[in-house]
Amino acid sequence: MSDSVRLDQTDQWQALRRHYEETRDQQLRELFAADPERGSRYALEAGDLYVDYSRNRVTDETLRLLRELAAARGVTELRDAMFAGEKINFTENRAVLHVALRAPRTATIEVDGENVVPAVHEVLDRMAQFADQVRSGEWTGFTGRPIRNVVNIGIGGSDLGPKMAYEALRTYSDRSRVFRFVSNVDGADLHEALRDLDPAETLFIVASKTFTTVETITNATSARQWLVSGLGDEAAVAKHFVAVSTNADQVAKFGIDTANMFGFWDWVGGRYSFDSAIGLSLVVALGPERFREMLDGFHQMDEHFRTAPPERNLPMLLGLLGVWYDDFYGAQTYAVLPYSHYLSRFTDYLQQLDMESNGKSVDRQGRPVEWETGPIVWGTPGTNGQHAYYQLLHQGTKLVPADLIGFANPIAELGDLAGQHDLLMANLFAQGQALAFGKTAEEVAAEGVPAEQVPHRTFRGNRPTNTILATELTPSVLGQLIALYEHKVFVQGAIWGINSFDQWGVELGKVLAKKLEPRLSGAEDTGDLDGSTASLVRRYRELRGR
Ligand SMILES: O=P(O)(O)OC[C@H]1O[C@H](O)[C@H](O)[C@@H](O)[C@@H]1O
Repeated sequence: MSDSVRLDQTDQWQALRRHYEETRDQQLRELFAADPERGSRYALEAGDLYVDYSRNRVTDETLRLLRELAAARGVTELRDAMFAGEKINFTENRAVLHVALRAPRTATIEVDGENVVPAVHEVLDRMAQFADQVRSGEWTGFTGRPIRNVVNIGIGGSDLGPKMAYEALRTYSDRSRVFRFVSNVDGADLHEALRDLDPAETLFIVASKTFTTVETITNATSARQWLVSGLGDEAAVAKHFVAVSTNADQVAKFGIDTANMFGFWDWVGGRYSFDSAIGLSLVVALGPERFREMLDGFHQMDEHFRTAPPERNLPMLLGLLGVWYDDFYGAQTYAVLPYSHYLSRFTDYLQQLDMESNGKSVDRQGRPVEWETGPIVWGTPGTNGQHAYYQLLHQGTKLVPADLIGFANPIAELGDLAGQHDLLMANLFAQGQALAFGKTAEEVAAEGVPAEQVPHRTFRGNRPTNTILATELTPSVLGQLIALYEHKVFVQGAIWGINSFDQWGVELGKVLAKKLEPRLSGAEDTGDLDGSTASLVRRYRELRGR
């Protein structure tokens, strides 16, 4: 495989290093002055997304060298292997086929010689049928009342996707019903979700790929107790609990009839799963048609990623720009700043997508990497952050590349009262402008600012952003956006030579928590623990009066 040579020993990497040393101090102001067309030349369109990447510290030469690196690292070959159903998640011996979840009915995608597309559509059809039954009131609770509340119980990939997409698309949702998402093993989460609900009208969707995740099983157990005690009959479970999982045995063991189970497959990673049956709560909220529009949006971006040449390939471009800042400029983080309140959960979702995929420190050959891998992803919707942490973005010592995301049309059921949308978007454009071009000391002084204040009021600028624009936040556009980031993360993992598809790093804490639990209750001794943990556990017991 082309990544058997260490990344930092490739000619392309060395060439980029030299290029970085030569260009590191170049200024966006100068780049724009030298090329009046830059703003329109450095823009790409894919599907409904328009991306302006002109405010990056790159030239044609940088982009060419980055594309050469991608070619040398076999990014397109790995992409083709993914689309072909090869087991590129080699530590778990699994294919990586979330793209099959949104493939059209007529497509053929094989895993171990079997076309998986018919099974995908069979589940989608069952989900649609079930959602229609709930939405029409035909599916009733145990006492014959229609379902008014839907509570998704899941965590990680079985929670963040549906929760984010429900928030993003709530104007398309059935407003007569309540949708809640419970994830945390802290009982407060479930308590707050259920405290004002009537069990006779409440449906639980227990979503877990493995159906062994302790948080989810514990919350589902509590929810079942709440339901049975509310309705006074174990038999009520059948009408109020459905499951989404790859593990039918565990679902049956938990006591959910597998006739009420919606399946998916081991080739769907948790963080890539919300367009599988994990999106069942979303299908109930939006209706099957809207959900399919979202899948079509994903598919559009998949096709773009699969077929567009590297120089016009959006996920490739964003991935390469990320590598440029992460590995050469040493940026530790990047911010995703959606100027849409409906995208309030978007960054939470991206954190799992990106950080669980690329938070790795050995390459595919098991050798420690000598280069930076996945960045820290963070951010909140604009304009809120502007009044909180943007100070650091503008004048701090750290370089924080950012993606600004905005939409031409508001989705406001109330109408655009007071013209708020132009104000919102003016802020988005202004932030990109201020970050890129800053304000020089001369400009500050020319405004009559006293000399001693000038340094404090100067903005160095030269801080990179991408601006992502679309007409409106529709289900399809959301699908396109998510797929864009999925494939961007893929490109970066391929360049770094890591396995972006496993997540062994989450295991150790789970195992240790299981061992510690009996020690917290005092059932087991703390003698074998390290000094710090032992004293914390003893203090905890004291505080709890044990
Ligand atoms: O869907 P589940 O099997 O319950 O897993 C839920 C989540 O927990 C795990 O610890 C993984 O880190 C995630 O990738 C996964 O999405």
